[in-house]
Amino acid sequence: MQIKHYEFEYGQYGETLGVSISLRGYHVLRYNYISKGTAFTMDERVKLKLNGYLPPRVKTLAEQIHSSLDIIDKKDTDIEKFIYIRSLYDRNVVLAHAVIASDVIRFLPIIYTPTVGLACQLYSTMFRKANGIHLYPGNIDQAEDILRNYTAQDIRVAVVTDNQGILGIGDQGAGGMPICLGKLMLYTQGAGIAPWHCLPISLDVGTDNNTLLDDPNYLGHREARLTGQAYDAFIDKFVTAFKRVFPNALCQWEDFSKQTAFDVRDKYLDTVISFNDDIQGTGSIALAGILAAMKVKKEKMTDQVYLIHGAGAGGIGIAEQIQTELMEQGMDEKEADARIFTLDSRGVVTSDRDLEAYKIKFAKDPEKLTWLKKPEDNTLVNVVKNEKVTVLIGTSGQPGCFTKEVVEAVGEHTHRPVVLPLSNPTTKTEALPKDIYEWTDGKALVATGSPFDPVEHNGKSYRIGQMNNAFVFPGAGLGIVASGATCVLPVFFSAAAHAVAEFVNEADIKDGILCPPLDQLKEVSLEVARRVGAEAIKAGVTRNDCPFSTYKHNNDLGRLNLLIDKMRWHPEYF
Ligand SMILES: NC(=O)c1ccc[n+]([C@@H]2O[C@H](COP(=O)([O-])OP(=O)(O)OC[C@H]3O[C@@H](n4cnc5c(N)ncnc54)[C@H](O)[C@@H]3O)[C@@H](O)[C@H]2O)c1
Ligand SMILES: O=C(O)C[C@H](O)C(=O)O
Ligand SMILES: [Mn+2]
Repeated sequence: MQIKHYEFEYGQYGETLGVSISLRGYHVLRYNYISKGTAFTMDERVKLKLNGYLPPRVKTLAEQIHSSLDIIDKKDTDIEKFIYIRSLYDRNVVLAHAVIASDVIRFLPIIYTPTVGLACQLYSTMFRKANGIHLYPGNIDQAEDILRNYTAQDIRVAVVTDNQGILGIGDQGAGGMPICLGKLMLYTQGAGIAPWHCLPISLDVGTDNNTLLDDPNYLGHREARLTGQAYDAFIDKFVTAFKRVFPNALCQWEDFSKQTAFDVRDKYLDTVISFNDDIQGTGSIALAGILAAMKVKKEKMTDQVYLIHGAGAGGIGIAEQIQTELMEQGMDEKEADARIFTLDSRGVVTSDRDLEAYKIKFAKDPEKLTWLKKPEDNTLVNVVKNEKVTVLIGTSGQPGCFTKEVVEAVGEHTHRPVVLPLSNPTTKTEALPKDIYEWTDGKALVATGSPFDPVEHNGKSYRIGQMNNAFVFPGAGLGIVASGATCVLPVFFSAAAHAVAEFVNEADIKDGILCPPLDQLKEVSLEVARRVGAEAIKAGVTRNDCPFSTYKHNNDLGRLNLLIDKMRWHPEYF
């Protein structure tokens, strides 16, 4: 029995770059990457010596999906559904992914945001089976061996978290692992990167979350978080080991907190093939939505004034991406900066404060904010009113902070205010879409980070676009891996944004909807992969071939696209 890799030119089953696995008997059923459970045919049962280890009935994949859906229907809560799908994944990855693919719109909110947030919070009590790699101060010195010996997998993408900035719910100690698992499930659903090429990694450097430290069930490293040099040394050891073991794999930094996200990303840009999803993926999806909003408004991005509430990883990533686009559209850096306001818990970020490095770039000269006379003036609503904000973006994780007054104030400067409460999970959203519609009489252009039900307005139902980096990272990852990109360039995320924006169709533009529906995740990811791969080739940062395939692209775009197609795995039995 072999794990098949579907990317080769000469026959899907001819060649493998991974390790062939020869299992027989009961072990076959124990191995989730190859087990078909009751779908093993009689022939396979004979060949694999499974006789007697399965009940006599042979089911098709379609029948298995059907019975799994029946079971899921009977579960009362989303977290129970999450547990069922995860345990199905632990038994049979094809079936788990086929179930999800059977209804992506229904299952993404279960395997990903928002349910995954609860799964992080309940990680220690819910723990059933180990998945992925846990590095902590007690074992980081053996990181290289641990990575090497984990399994003989051909790893293409790792999602790595230090657990400090999980969604908008903060430090989750060892509990961030489900985020890595969820992101990787999207790599498979969207980009078709097969599960055995994916590696979730938790860097458990301790936690400052007292609830976890006091919890007798807590499974993580029960110490305060490493900081300063000790933290830096830990990350350094990880990066060194990762680079040695997986020199060609992509490392996606996920849910680091603002204190470390920028430094870690920048420090290792040239060491590992890496990007930070919260900074760059979020910047890209926000730009995609803004580009779509301009089509609705029939205005230019250079005509807008942007306010980003939450000057952290996501917020500054969005500011950077907007700035790049404004410059692309002809503004110089100063003009572009003048249109972008960033806010943190102390109000609009100004240069007279003692600022963290990542906030400096978008800090405003307080002299130019003539309305800001005393600290009490520095409120969200005052910035909106005085700076005539037209695009309001939320990445602060502060639920409800986009009040009626704030949203109405945006509406004073534009006939179609753009309001984007991007904080996740659902409990952290800055405003509910139905309220924003009501407050603006349906004029606002709304998209959210977490999924929301459609909103009824004037007898019509409007889908709420989910502006989540899920539309970006799977395709970007595939484009990077397939092109053999040796580094990740900012331009990849601009290209991805334009690709996503083009998927917002005319009917949606007419209805003021800013993101494609999630059931187009595969199509969007494919196009993102092609554009990102093309940018890598254009910039001359590829190895001229894909390190994961004997099929060459040799920097030829047609062949790159063919390679991308061939690399995409689909949850089917072979
Ligand atoms: N939709 C998406 O694709 C997406 C992507 C990334 C992050 N997010 C969401 O954005 C939120 C922030 O994530 P992050 O990774 O940027 O976190 P972060 O910790 O890096 O940044 C949060 C920022 O919010 C600011 N903040 C805190 N309280 C505030 C207040 N009362 N008023 C104004 N600002 C305040 C903080 O100063 C910080 O700068 C989370 O809820 C996360 O789920 C969404
Ligand atoms: O995980 C998500 O849903 C998006 C984003 O990466 C976040 O941290 O909120
Ligand atoms: Mn994230």
